[in-house]
Amino acid sequence: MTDDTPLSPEAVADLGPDRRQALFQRDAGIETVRDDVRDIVSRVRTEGDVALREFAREFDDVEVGNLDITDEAERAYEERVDEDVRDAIETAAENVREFHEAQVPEDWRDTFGNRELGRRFRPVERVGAYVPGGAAAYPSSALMTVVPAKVAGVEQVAVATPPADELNPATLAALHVAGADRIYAAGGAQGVAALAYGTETVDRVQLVVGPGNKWVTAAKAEVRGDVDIDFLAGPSELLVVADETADPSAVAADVLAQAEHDPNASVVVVTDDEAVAEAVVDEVARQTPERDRADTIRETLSNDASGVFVARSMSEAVLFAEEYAAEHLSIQADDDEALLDRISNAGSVFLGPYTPVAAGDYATGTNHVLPTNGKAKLTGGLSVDTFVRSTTVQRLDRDALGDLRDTITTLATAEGLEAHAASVDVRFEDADEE
Ligand SMILES: NC(=O)c1ccc[n+]([C@@H]2O[C@H](COP(=O)([O-])OP(=O)(O)OC[C@H]3O[C@@H](n4cnc5c(N)ncnc54)[C@H](O)[C@@H]3O)[C@@H](O)[C@H]2O)c1
Ligand SMILES: N[C@H](CO)Cc1c[nH]c[nH+]1
Ligand SMILES: [Zn+2]
Repeated sequence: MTDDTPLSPEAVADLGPDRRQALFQRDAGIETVRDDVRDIVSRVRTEGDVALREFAREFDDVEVGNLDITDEAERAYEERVDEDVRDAIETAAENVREFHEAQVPEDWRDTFGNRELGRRFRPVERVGAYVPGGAAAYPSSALMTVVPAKVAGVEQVAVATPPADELNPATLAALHVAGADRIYAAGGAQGVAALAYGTETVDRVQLVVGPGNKWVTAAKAEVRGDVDIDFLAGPSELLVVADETADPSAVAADVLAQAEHDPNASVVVVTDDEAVAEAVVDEVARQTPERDRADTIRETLSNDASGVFVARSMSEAVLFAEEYAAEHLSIQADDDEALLDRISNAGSVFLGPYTPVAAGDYATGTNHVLPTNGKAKLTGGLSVDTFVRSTTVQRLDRDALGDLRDTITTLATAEGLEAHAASVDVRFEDADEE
């Protein structure tokens, strides 16, 4: 949107090639902080807890007492949150648990001819979850990261979340409900680095997951290689694909909801109907001043990665969506299922006028930790799969190995790996000698 948006219909733009390219190459400011983040990560590696305390002072304006705040979660759940918040946390946790339990893979064995083959699944042992909490509090992300890990059977789930003089009670309560084993007051890039490399207080993990702002996301990119990560889940994104049946007021409300997360968020509407585009811009202008976080929303709407665009047809809108690969894709159109059939690249899809993105953010049970910056072309969001590894198993009897003998020894010989061939032949020496 242009500088004067979201206030004028002139904000509606064509999907020209330059604009399109800028949208496809969005990076949410992550590139601009890479050098700073490299320094932060390196200092945590060398200085441990001392660096965590210094960065808390510098970036969070907090003098951290205990870095390990695990004990505060149960107390927050029991004493610091109102009953309605506790109930909402429990309902959301239950829905997330139910959906993720349906994903738990079962070990299996089967016969393929006379070969017995199978797969077994075991959880990663030690996981670190980043739970954001800078510009807003994220109890929902506590549920979205820890619950699936626990459903997958992960034994140790450690959480890093920004320090504060008064830690957010809802986040702590959600961590208690989700079953986090350890909680550390360490935010941003330094929190990610602490999980990845360990400090005097923080135990190092094998896999770091979770969402966050540009510093958090750049840090995950930085530590990848030394520790596994889920994927880059940076500042929020929404793409709405709308036809003439879309309700501009609902579309605008969804746009503002994702825009309020972070000025580096991206919110895009593409429609083939100029009247809808103009009505969405009008609604954005009308609703923005009513929102508590209107300033952040305005910043997001003004960034190069946001806008309302008119496509020449719904086919063009679909092609755009496929290349854009949104974190959240909302389809507000008459034949939404047919449009969805033509799109593979999206983190999570919201269909129909009564499915706001906020429903998935909090409570449908799907996971809201989703790939951003076009990475939905490569991966889905957080799921039980993120936390389990598979092992294949095989058993052959003498007949089955006999059937494969020629294939194995011929390929082994072709590779020049004679000992491989011999390891098969040796098992038939008695028969060969007869
Ligand atoms: N993609 C997803 O799945 C997903 C899900 C939920 C939230 N999100 C995103 O998570 C983010 C949450 O952001 P947030 O800021 O509220 O919390 P956050 O926890 O991600 O970031 C806060 C931390 O940023 C660090 N920081 C702030 N200013 C800094 C600076 N100048 N230099 C270095 N570090 C600095 C501080 O250490 C602070 O603790 C938003 O961008 C939101 O859109 C994404
Ligand atoms: N929309 C965010 C993911 O981009 C998730 C979230 C948490 N709370 C509210 N929304
Ligand atoms: Zn959201």
